[in-house]
Amino acid sequence: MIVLGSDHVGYPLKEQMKQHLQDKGIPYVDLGCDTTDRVDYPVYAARVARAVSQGEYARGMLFCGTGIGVSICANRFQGIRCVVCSEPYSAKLSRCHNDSNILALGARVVGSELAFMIADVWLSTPFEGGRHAARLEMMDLLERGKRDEPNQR
Ligand SMILES: O=C(CO)[C@H](O)[C@H](O)[C@H](O)COP(=O)(O)O
Repeated sequence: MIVLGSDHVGYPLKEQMKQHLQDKGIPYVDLGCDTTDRVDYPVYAARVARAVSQGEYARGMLFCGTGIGVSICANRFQGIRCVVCSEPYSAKLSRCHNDSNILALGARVVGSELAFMIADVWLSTPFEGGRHAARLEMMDLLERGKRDEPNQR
């Protein structure tokens, strides 16, 4: 189950992505918005990021004009690794190396077919662990205020 959210600019692409996920048998929960009337993206990015941060869902997707605003907001939450992707390679490596848990897409940047391709790669790629896990731990320590700067291994 993945959790979805968008602002008004990302709403149409989110609706298309919902149909794509449904066609692939991937369950989702949509936390809004449900309109193309102007709203504020932090409201919806926070809903998704909080749900993932608190462990209610393992993965989320956010949509806005560029994907940047929602990702900046989402990454304010503990344990969130939200990435903005506009092609599949970065989406793949964000999973392999960074264990990204929220994918942000820009509706003014990518069309629906490319968005579907990015999402398919992102949803199907596992985290590699190993040395990459050690680097995530470095960042977790930073996030928890346990380090002023990471120590080189
Ligand atoms: O695209 C964005 C920049 O990150 C934002 O996430 C919003 O989608 C955009 O700022 C909304 O713009 P509007 O002029 O308020 O419609």
